[in-house]
Amino acid sequence: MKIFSAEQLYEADKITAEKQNISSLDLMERAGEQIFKWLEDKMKGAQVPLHIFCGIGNNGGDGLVVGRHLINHGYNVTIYIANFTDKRSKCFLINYDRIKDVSKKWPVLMTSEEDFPEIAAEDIIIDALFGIGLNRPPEGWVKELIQYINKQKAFKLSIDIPSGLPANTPVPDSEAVIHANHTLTFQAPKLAFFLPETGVYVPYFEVLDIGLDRQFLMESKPLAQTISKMEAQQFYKPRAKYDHKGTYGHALIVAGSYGKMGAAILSTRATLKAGAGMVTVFSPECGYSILQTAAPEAMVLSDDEEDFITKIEYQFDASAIGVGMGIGTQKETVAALHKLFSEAKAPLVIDADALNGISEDKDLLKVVPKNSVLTPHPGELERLIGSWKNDYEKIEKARKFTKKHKVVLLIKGAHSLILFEDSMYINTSGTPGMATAGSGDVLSGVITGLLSQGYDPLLATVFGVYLHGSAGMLASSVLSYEGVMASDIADFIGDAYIELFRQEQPPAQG
Ligand SMILES: NC(=O)C1=CN([C@@H]2O[C@H](COP(=O)(O)OP(=O)(O)OC[C@H]3O[C@@H](n4cnc5c(N)ncnc54)[C@H](O)[C@@H]3O)[C@@H](O)[C@H]2O)[C@@H](O)CC1
Ligand SMILES: [K+]
Repeated sequence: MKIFSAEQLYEADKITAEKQNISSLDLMERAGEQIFKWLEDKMKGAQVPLHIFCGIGNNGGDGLVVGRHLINHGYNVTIYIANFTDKRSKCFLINYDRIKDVSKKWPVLMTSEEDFPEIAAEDIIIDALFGIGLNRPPEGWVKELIQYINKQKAFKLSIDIPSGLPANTPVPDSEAVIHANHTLTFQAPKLAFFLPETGVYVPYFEVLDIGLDRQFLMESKPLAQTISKMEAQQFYKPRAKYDHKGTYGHALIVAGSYGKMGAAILSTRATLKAGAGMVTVFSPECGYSILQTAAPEAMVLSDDEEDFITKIEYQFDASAIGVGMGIGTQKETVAALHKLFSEAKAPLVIDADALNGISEDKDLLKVVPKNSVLTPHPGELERLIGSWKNDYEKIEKARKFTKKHKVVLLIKGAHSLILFEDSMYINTSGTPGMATAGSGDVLSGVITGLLSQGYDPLLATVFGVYLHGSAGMLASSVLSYEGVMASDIADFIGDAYIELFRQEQPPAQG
């Protein structure tokens, strides 16, 4: 799914009105109706008190449309207008007036803290204070209203976006944002929903199609694109009957040091599980028996040095190389990486200590081959690009880095981000069960396994991250969030492939 900026959505709004020969008022009616239908479907006439808080822009206008439909259908509704200025939008005013047609109960005008209503824990709050038009921090009693709403135990449903949260720019005041339980957003998800600092305000959301112009949406370059099952299915390369193990390449994993052989085992097993034809793992001498025992499907090459890697030598044409998991940052190891990077002919996945090596040794960064995949977690990323003031600055700095060094950058997190040239992809699979040691080693293995099978570096990264997240979800559904270990994620990679094409079962009849 494409993610557009607030500016693009306003443009889409305008173009839709022109092309479909409708007014913005009609569009607002569509938007409000969609929200109403969603509520009607859940509430089925229940007389739970609904409190709709409207601002004076078009988000408030949406709130009024929803209110009108709810009143018309006999729901128990109170509408409040946060009357923080007289500059009300035209569509707001028309819909304000239309309330008269359905109710004698005029919306409550709020002008100060005195007007904040009592709200019971069982009630429902609908937040239509600010939408994507927020252009400054909420202040004074409006900020207090947001904080008052946040204090209530009632369920909070935000229209389009939690009020106080901008769609794709930093939060002006983190103490003045609605903590929504659920958000119904129009046409496309907003970038803020997926970033760690702002995603906390949007634990759950659904996208409602309000019929904005398809052509405009198809042809506009989005800020980012989300990756879910539908997209991932298209990435999958089917296998043919007469393929053999050579078809799927011979991957090299360079991993492990004394006390960290687990990282080598996990990444090696994940490379095999993702479908590499053959895997050779290169580790220090101390890893030899461990790897031969724990990963019998892999071949093992070892360094002369017992505890860490000093010289990476292999006599075969690797189809992909995954490097860095648990290797440490010994001087000799970093020197070995230098040689590996300078001579590698296969696409590389560079992870963990190899990334730390790059951060510490700028000469090493210079020899990172073009199109390599770098997979930092936030700490590793900071060492690579420096600190950032907010998630948007982080993305900008990361983008500069990818463009300068011509690499694919995968920023790991609850929603991992993949940056390459001017594009950004956001993964949607995964669970908190994956916040466990070694889960990144498995991910590097999956991407290496896909590269080995001929997926290009960007596709291998985007698809690999999705599969890894899906394996984590499947593992969590059986083992619980707490019970999942990284090796379980590796074990579920096969299931993640199957899940890609599993049809949802229709609900049982009767
Ligand atoms: N495609 C679209 O763009 C559509 C937009 N619609 C709705 O319209 C919304 C955008 O409407 P608007 O552009 O009118 O903006 P908003 O309704 O988001 O509200 C902003 C209004 O409040 C003022 N304001 C902004 N920040 C403020 C602050 N901190 N304190 C006090 N006042 C502040 C602004 O000047 C503006 O008048 C969307 O979020 C959505 O809910 C829908 O009606 C349908 C289609
Ligand atoms: K809102």
